Amino acid sequence: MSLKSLLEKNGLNLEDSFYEDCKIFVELLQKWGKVHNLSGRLSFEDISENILDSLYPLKFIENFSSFADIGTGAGYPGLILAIAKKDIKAFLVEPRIKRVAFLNFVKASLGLKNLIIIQNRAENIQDINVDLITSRAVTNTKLLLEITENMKKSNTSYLFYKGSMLESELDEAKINNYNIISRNDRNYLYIKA
Ligand SMILES: C[S@@+](CC[C@H](N)C(=O)[O-])C[C@H]1O[C@@H](n2cnc3c(N)ncnc32)[C@H](O)[C@@H]1O
Repeated sequence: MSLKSLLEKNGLNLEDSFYEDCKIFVELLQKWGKVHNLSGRLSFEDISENILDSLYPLKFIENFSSFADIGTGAGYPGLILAIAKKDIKAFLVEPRIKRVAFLNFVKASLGLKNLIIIQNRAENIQDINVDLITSRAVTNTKLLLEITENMKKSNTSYLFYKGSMLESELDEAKINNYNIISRNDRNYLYIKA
């Protein structure tokens, strides 16, 4: 199935330019992914599923004008969100140099002006404040909230991409005012400001 059919089947309608950019992203990731150990899943189907996963919660969350993605790795979800939403300021926070080099290469190849890539660990960042903090497959909810403390402002929301073992994490993190959006084995945890 084409990426466009997959996304449309899941209720996501993106402009043609998004698919043109994704085509280049897929080519670059398939070219460099294995050499630099960027991502374990490099078939077109796997990358398409990761793109869908990155974008799916957009259907449910409130508008935002800036976000920081913690531990973007090879691009999920932050780079994909930045490609889909070029009017939004995106910060990608990733400590590993080869992953950062790849993200910078995609940024240059696509001319993404809305994107700032920061080679650092989240807990070391002092000088950015954003509307939304996202993260997928990095660490548990409690720790994510702790390491992003410096990035939050009074109205910062959070979108964490989680698996099925979410309940104990929620107890541990002592959060309230959240929604969980489920899709297959994925739980998208949205903590609203
Ligand atoms: C399992 S990978 C997930 C990558 C991507 N989010 C995904 O879902 O494919 C975890 C990533 O988090 C990064 N990471 C780990 N600890 C971090 C921290 N404290 N701050 C920012 N990034 C971190 C790692 O370098 C790694 O690239």
